[in-house]
Amino acid sequence: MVSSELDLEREYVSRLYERLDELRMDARRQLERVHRQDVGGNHQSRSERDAFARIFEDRIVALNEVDERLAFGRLELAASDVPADESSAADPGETDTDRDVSDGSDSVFRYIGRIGLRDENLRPILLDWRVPQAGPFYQATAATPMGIRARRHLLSKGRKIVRIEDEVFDSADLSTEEVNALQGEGALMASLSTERTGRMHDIVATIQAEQDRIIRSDLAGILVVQGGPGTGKTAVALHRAAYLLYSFRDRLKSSGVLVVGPSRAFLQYIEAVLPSLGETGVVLASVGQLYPGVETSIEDIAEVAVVKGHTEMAALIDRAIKSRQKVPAEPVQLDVNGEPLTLEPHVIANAITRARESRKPYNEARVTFVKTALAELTRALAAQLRSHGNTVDEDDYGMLREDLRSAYDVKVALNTAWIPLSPQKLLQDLYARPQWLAELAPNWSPEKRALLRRERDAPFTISDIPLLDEAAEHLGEHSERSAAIEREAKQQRKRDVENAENAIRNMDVEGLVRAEDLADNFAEQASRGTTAERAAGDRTWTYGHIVVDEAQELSPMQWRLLRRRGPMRSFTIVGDIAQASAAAGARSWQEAVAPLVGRQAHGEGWRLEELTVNYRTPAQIAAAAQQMAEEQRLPVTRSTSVRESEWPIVVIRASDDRFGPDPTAAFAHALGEAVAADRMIDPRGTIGVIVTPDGLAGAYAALAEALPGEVGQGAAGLLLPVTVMTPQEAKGLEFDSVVIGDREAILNRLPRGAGALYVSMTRPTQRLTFVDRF
Ligand SMILES: Nc1ncnc2c1ncn2[C@@H]1O[C@H](COP(=O)(O)OP(=O)(O)OP(=O)(O)O)[C@@H](O)[C@H]1O
Repeated sequence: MVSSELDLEREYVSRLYERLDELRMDARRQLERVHRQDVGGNHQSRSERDAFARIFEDRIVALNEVDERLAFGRLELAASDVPADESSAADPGETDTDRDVSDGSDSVFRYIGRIGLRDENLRPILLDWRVPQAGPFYQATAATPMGIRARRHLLSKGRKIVRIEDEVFDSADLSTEEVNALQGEGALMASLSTERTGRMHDIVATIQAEQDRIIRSDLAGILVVQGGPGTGKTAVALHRAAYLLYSFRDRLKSSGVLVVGPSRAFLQYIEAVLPSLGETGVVLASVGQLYPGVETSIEDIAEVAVVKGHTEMAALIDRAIKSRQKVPAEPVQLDVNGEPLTLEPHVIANAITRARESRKPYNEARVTFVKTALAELTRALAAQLRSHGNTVDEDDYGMLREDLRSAYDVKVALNTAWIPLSPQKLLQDLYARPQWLAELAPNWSPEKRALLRRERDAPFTISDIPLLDEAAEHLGEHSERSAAIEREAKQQRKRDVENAENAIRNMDVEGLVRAEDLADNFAEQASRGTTAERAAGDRTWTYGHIVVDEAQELSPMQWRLLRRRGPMRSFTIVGDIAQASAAAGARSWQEAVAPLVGRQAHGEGWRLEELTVNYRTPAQIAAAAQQMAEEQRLPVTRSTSVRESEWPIVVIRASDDRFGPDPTAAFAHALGEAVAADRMIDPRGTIGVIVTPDGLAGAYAALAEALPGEVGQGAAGLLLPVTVMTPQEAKGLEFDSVVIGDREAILNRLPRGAGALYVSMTRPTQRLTFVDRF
């Protein structure tokens, strides 16, 4: 029975692949046809042709991406439960009254896959996992079957279905275990026990009900997802981005989606997930990349990060900028092309007041200041010339103003009164001039002020990024999207869509290509870049949705930056307050989201969801991490591990005689032994070696010597078998096995050390080894 069912599924799925191949061939044929077109020398026709070519190239890439596990599920429904007029369309928005696949009995079947497919008669043969009809595949439980008779998971290797797994929801008497059972347990366990590769994979075939509810939650508003380590927060956040892009394509295509992660290593770890779900237009950025033009991965020491992360920095920057507008204490003597002229302080004072009244950002208001001051000086110069017996009438004023504008003394005087500023210069001055900082922050202690002290040429750090952004907001000189630019962009878009509609008619490909997609390609052809490229390069870009991972690490100043990038307040914020290790990070979600929602309590300005099942860490390791956290009074969220591990936690002491008398060499030997022992157990698995920042270089040198070519450090090492990193860098990552070097130092010498150790202990999917110094 089972094997014939398996054969039937293989047959069905091979038909799906045939269809996929046909669509690929079609796209290739269309691409060739576009390339063959003789468009002559006309620039517009050439760019239209290239835009069409791009659409078909993208389609081919997208169809190639979904080859692995094209179809992974099947729902069985009673035919009588499927309304005759219900759409089972493979794409949202299309209304197709075709019925689902039927086997001649009173059941109908819906196949679920990574994309939607229709046969040549446009009947749906595979549903995209994101359409509403696919929802029960993830959400139906024995207790709430949602009209489903049975659910089948199709497990595959390459294109071949190797196993099927059925859950039947018809039976009336269910035990509590059955009611609470994990959805598609066999498929889930198979997925969880595969070796890790240094890259995160999609979980589309095995999303669990509590995760699915979050993925499909409304686009609008601020959704916070709290969950312990390994509960799938990152996976859920990325699948939610894919779901939103699919379900709200029109709204999000042109504004874009931003995904913010803690580090470059983390982005490298997750970067393949969205393309494998067919979504490429998302901007991925680490917190050090959020200010275009400055990219950094340098961390400040904890005390400095705390000061820079506090919102009082916003007020300080405001004061700093205002203080750069200075009325001279006394009259200034100017030389205007040989004519002496006195600049009275009140001229500058009036011009500053006028300019401030414009309420424009600093550099734009400066234009008003210069104009007003020059007008006043022109009148003064004219009066002086007249008093010397010269005839000066109104017609000469323009020339006098130009003389004044170009006079060196006038430039110096106006610049001294209101200097043009870039955000970078402002911050460098603030850090390099203690005297100025003391004037601006007289209430700060000298020790606190000293924390900001920096040489002018010191590189910017991650905590400087939101400060640069804050300064740019006040200064307003960087590619401000003025209303005129905004209007022009909208009109250009309208023209592009109209051109695209014409081009589609001319090419005779109506129904095959969407005008909006083609219009996007026109924009790219005109070097305006893809939405993602334009968004990433524009500080004033506002995104349609923002996903923030490891959000507990963000400082209030970083939240202020994100608030400016997402004025629509459509956010998915995922994290675990207990894992906070950044010194300036939050201690509660209420505190974290305050810069976005003010004092609104949850339920009003934002909604909170929790994830409770740990898919990564085996039960024994999770329990040890939990116990450590509780002893250290960390407010951890309890979660249930889905797996046990067959490996006990190992402790190696570097003080053992066998490692020799020198403590440094002994520690290096002990680390080497831990890694070697693990590789004996599983030579193909990944190992993360986690040590304090101080211990990083030593640990790397020792291991790289022992295992040449196999050991990497931080982000660069993720695709190698062994990676040495700090707890901060290990955030969000996972390894088959983890070796923690010197847990005492992590706990006691790092700021928020308990959080750092908790993060480190919850990275393994299989094994954990401690290498202690004593
Ligand atoms: N439904 C699922 N099916 C298969 N694998 C899953 C599922 N949910 C989570 N996982 C896997 O569990 C692991 C942990 O997921 P993820 O990294 O998203 O957790 P997290 O909550 O972000 O963890 P942390 O807070 O520790 O960084 C990943 O390997 C992920 O692929």
